[in-house]
Amino acid sequence: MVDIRVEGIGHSYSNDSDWALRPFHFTFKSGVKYALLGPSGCGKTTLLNILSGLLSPSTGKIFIGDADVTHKNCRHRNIAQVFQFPVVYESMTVKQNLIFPIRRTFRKLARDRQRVDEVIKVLELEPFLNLQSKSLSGFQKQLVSLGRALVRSDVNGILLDEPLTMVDPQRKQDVRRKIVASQEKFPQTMILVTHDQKEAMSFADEVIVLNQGVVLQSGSPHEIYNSPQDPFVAQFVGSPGMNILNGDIEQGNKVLLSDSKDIWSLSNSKAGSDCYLGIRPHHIKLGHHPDGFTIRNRVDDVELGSHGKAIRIASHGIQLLVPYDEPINQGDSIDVTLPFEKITIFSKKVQYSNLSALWS
Ligand SMILES: Nc1ncnc2c1ncn2[C@@H]1O[C@H](COP(=O)(O)OP(=O)(O)OP(=O)(O)O)[C@@H](O)[C@H]1O
Repeated sequence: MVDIRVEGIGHSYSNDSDWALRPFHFTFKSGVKYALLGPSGCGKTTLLNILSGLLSPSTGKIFIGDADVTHKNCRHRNIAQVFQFPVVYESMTVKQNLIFPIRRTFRKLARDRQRVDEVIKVLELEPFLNLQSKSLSGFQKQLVSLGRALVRSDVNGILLDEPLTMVDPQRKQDVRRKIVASQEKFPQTMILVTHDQKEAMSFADEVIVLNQGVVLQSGSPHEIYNSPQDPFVAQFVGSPGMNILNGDIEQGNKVLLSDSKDIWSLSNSKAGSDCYLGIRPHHIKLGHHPDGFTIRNRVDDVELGSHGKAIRIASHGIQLLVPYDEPINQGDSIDVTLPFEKITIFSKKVQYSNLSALWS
């Protein structure tokens, strides 16, 4: 197994000033699970198609191991792809579908037969083996598609293009679990495309966040969540995402929240003028506390979420999470405190992960 390396890869469907994917460098390490995460139109599929050879990049090079494959087509890259819509031969049985990708060697090599058996086991396909594929449900067909990619021991990577889109919501977790289990069994490089941050964070060893054709950050789910390098990443990841407030850091190290009279003091700021202040909803405390900024304002909206009550206050549209039984209703006036140590400042030049050391 080898790494897949992109050097200055970028793509424009029309001209160079209109990048669908801005040039970037990256190495997909062998045997690692990646997620390409971003909103619709950010360039995920463009990148995936460049990797698979379906699309020729406007600029840059792709290497599989030491081989430059930039101008090689799909067949010469040995990369398997699982699409949104399952690709199976409907007239064949499940077993015939699984054997098909290795049909030339299957009868000859015991190890290929063994691999097919292992794929069947890890994807729990035994009950369906002799069924015609056209009689399968959508999620079963998608498992067969995945199985067809996994049976080949020689692939350099498996690209998964939003494979759960057509799967029933109640089955998604099951399919995701089987994808992860199959990667543990056959440690191949997997690259999952998704716009669902929960899916990316629960699947990947490394998440690559894109927006408007730009790769903004890559890192472990823990790094992406806890040390976002960009306000978009901070806001896109999390449920709800990080609150991002407009601010200015002025001479004299004052932080001014835009459109308000709130002025907060910094003891040692090196940031430029414009900045964003970020804070995760679950870090905001109810009531007044001396270790942070307290804002008093009206509750704009209350929504029950999976982790508690999500409260939005009118001031700056700040969202916070409180326990379900907290007696707060729309229209109430409440104090909320943003603890200094939990605030991240994003500036154009400098990013502070924690303000407590800077606060006077
Ligand atoms: N064949 C094409 N011709 C022209 N523009 C295209 C083409 N395919 C994609 N684009 C544009 O390139 C940009 C990136 O598209 P891409 O499909 O890679 O994004 P994506 O993140 O995969 O989005 P989605 O999640 O909606 O599939 C978008 O602005 C899109 O409109």
